[in-house]
Amino acid sequence: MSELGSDPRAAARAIDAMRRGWPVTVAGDDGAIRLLAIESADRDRLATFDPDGQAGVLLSPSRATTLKLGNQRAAGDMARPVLLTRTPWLDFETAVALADPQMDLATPFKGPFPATPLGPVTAAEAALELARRAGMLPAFFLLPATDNADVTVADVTEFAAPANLAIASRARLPVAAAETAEIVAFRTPDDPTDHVALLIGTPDGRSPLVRLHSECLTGDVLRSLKCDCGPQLDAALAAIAASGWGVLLYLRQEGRGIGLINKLRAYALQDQGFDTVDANLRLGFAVDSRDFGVAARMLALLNIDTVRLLTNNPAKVAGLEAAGIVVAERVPHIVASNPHNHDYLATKRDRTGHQL
Ligand SMILES: Nc1nc2c(ncn2[C@@H]2O[C@H](COP(=O)(O)OP(=O)(O)OP(=O)(O)O)[C@@H](O)[C@H]2O)c(=O)[nH]1
Ligand SMILES: [Zn+2]
Repeated sequence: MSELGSDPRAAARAIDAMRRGWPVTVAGDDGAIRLLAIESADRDRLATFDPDGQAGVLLSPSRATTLKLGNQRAAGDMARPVLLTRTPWLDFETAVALADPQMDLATPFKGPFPATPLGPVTAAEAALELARRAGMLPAFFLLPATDNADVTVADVTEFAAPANLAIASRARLPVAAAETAEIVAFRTPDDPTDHVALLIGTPDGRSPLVRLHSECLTGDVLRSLKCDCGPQLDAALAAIAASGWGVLLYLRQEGRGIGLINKLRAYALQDQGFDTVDANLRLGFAVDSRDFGVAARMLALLNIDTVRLLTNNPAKVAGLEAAGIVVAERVPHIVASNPHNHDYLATKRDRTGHQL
């Protein structure tokens, strides 16, 4: 632990361990738990982790609700993770089916799966946050901890904290929309995810036109028609160039913060008929896991305190303002739809508050 009381590098190590299928011990003020991520486990790893067959299964709040297991929590606890008791029929394959919604419609519901009180709630929540950061399904085998913690709740909270973000490099980058653009890259010591800003035009005393663009590999690079990210990226660069002065922040928040693999899992659920909101919830995530504090910090490092924001999403305006940036104006950012993203855009309008 550092003198600040937290060590974000411990969170980075825990994320790495989870992806490799190694157990992790998480400690909070309310106790400690030992966890094995279901996604990266197999029968042998489970047997080593839990030789006596005692480990419960930890599910996120939204996954538990999807599986109709939320009613086992006390009233008012709907936002809490759920710990299922290990039963003889809760074997490795069943745990995988509890964790992964892909087969929900194909496999009949087994059970019963009685829940048991979850003592270290903050430690469990930190573990679920680490799974999201690892780009994995938020579900674990869980045992009481008997060893020292690998990571604490404070370590997880501090991981990739915007306050630790700094400019790492900058260079001229002529792009199709603006031949005199400049690129600025940012990073924190603990998180390998680098964010970038593209500065276009010359500061002229007016508030810059700013776009917060969340990474979408399928839309930005492969030009997927399932979303509006590709056309929005092009339109933002063109609008900023036309305005004379502005910044595009390219935020590495793929899939609204759940990562590429989980977003593609959500797409597979959308192939089964679920919309973008329900797909995220079935996977066990929030509808939107993004934190726009990182964007506010990037703007502050660029000496920008007031912006005109290109967006249809009021949550982006609120997120920036909560982090100390003045949004002088929201500039709508509507692009043409196509038959493949028509329903997606309707869901954004009807369920996530986008002003479309
Ligand atoms: N989880 C998930 N993420 C998606 C899906 N479709 C697009 N995304 C991601 O959503 C992000 C873009 O966010 P949107 O909700 O489309 O738009 P927004 O940024 O909130 O709002 P605007 O500023 O108005 O464009 C990108 O990170 C995409 O990768 C999906 O079906 N599921
Ligand atoms: Zn997209």
